[in-house]
Parts: sequence; structure tokens; C-alpha cells
Amino acid sequence: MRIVLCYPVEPHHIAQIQAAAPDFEVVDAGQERIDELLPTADIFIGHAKVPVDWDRVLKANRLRWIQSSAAGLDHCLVPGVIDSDIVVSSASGLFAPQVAEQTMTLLLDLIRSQGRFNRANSRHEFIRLPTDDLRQKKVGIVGLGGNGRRIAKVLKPFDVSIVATDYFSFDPPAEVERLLPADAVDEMLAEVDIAILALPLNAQTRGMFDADRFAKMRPGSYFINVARGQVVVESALVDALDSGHLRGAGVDVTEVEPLPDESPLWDRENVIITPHVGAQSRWRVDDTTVMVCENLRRFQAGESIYNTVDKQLGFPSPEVVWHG
Ligand SMILES: NC(=O)c1ccc[n+]([C@@H]2O[C@H](COP(=O)([O-])OP(=O)(O)OC[C@H]3O[C@@H](n4cnc5c(N)ncnc54)[C@H](O)[C@@H]3O)[C@@H](O)[C@H]2O)c1
Ligand SMILES: O=C(O)[C@H](O)COP(=O)(O)O
Repeated sequence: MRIVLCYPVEPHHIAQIQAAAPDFEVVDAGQERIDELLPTADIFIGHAKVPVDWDRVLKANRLRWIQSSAAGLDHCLVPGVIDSDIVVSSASGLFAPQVAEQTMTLLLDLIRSQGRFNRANSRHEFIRLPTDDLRQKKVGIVGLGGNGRRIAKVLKPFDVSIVATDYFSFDPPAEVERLLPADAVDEMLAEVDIAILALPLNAQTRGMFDADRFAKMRPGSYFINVARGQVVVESALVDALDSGHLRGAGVDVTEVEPLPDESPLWDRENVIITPHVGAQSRWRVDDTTVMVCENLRRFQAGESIYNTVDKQLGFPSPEVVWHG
């Protein structure tokens, strides 16, 4: 039995995984050998950044479990995998602390005019501009999973009120005043000053923030995306910024990555861009390995695996999300 992995492990992480699954051969494919080695895997752990020939993997008929090292599963939930018996689990919630910090970075930079100050600083200009305030704002979080909940927890002490939407119905944490169903997103957008996207990319959410949806947002509101760029029709976001309907946007993810040189999102003082670094952390690989080892133990014991997804939905239910 073979585990093939491709997240950036060091030898001590491999030793940890080997100890958790002594009967398995553990092979570090890196990104370079992933396409070659995936058909030989019983378990795959990682996030392939290179094209994978999934037909070949499915034909080999060996793979039993994909443990994604990313929360987003758009890299592996292809139709053949969805229709197969392969179990798929995500890294949902694993990066919640750093995604929440990234959200705060984008939000505070935007509201406190840091984009303008950075540009002025690069010209050695000491300008004093009025800024906006975070306190007393109403925030709407679209997707109250691992990331959304942590964002709510970190935001609340800034004296904001928070509402959210989610696909599932559950008792929200104390920081969230009201949890609405996913299809009430327009109702929520009409009442908030800041919308934060923390939902997965799937067939239902691709292009969900288009011109009609941006028009539902309150005039002068802010938009933050720490989810996936393709949930947004970026030309519609640009139009909403150009018209002044939106006051600003902070994006860690964009429709095309890297963001093309000619994108109108560059060079705007009211847009803060970070290069998809929401999951980055000095502890990322260590934390991932802890979850991987616990899930390996559960897999071998025939117990339920954290973050197992209903493959038709593409995301895990709140009861199984990993909270560290
Ligand atoms: N910027 C980054 O580096 C970064 C890091 C981690 C995750 N992500 C993205 O963020 C997403 C969320 O991550 P997570 O760890 O919180 O995952 P998660 O699975 O814990 O949470 C996703 C939540 O979204 C909800 N949801 C699904 N469809 C919805 C809809 N139409 N409207 C409202 N809610 C909906 C789900 O019910 C779930 O509670 C991931 O799928 C990934 O694409 C980005
Ligand atoms: O979905 C995620 O977990 C993040 O977007 C991280 O993606 P990455 O593996 O490319 O950093």
C-alpha cells in the first residue's frame, strides 16, 4: 500500500506520517513527479499544482482516498473522481487562523486608506487623508465554515456587527448575530457595509458575484474575497468600483492567477491585492501533518475522517470540520 504526497514536507514530516501509517510506503512526489506517481497511490495527500491525468489515475483503479492539503477542492473534484468510490477530504478550517489574519490585513488596509498611503510613501509624500472606520460597521460573511467562523471571531472585538449566510443551517457562534440560508445572500448584501467571501468554488458558486449581485450591495460598501477568484466575475467587480458603487475591494484571490499585468485591478488606490497567501504560515506544513496523521489513524481504524466531503456538494458539513 502506498501513500503519495506532494505538499512541501521535510524529512521529519515524512517520519511522522510513516509512524502514523507503518504498513504504508510513503513516497514524496513533490510537484515534479505527481502525474507519474499518482496512478500508483492508494492514498494521495496534497494539492497538485500541475495538470493531473485523472483518467489515467481512475483507470489504474488503485486510489482510495484523496486528502487535499488545500481547503478548496477545485483541484481534484473532477467529474470522474466525483463519480468514483474515492473518498475525498479537504483541509477545511486548517488555515482559518491565517486566513482570518489575511482578511484583517485586507480590510484594515482598505478602510484605513493604506493603499493611498503606500503609493504616497513610494513618492516620499507625507499626505494626511481622512480615513474610514471599521467600528460600528455591519459585516456580512458569505460562508460560515472554518474560515468564516474564525474571521467572525477575530473581527468582533473591532466593535462591528456580523451576519452570515451558509449552505447549512446551524446555531451560529456568539459573534454572529444572524445566520441566513445561502439563498438569502442578496438580502444580507443589502444590509451590510462589508461583504467577505469565505465560501468554496463549485458549480453553484462559480461567477456568483456578477453585475446583478454587486448591484445588490449597498452603495459605498466594501468587498473582500479570501475564497476563490472565480466566484467573482472580475469585470463586474471592476465596473462596480469604476462607478463608485463599491468604495473598495480587498482580494487575496483573483479570477486568473497570477493576476495578469493588464488587469484593471492593479494601480487602483481603493483595491488591495495580496497574491493568494491566505493559507501561508510558518506552521502550515506542521499543522497539516498533524491533521494528516490523525486522519491516517482514523482511516486505518475504519473511523470517520475529518473534513470528508459529500463529493456532490464539494465541502464538508460543520460537524466534521477540523478545528485543530
Ligand atoms: N485565500 C486562501 O489562501 C484560502 C485559504 C483557505 C481556503 N480558501 C478558500 O476558502 C474556502 C473556504 O475555506 P474553509 O476552510 O472555511 O472551508 P469550509 O468547508 O470549512 O467552509 C466553507 C463553508 O461555505 C459554506 N457554503 C457552501 N456553499 C455556500 C454558499 N453558496 N453560500 C454560503 N455558504 C456556502 C459551506 O456550507 C461551509 O460551511 C475554501 O473552499 C477555499 O476555496 C482560500
Ligand atoms: O484552498 C486553500 O486551502 C488555499 O487556497 C490554499 O491554496 P494553496 O495550497 O495554493 O496555498
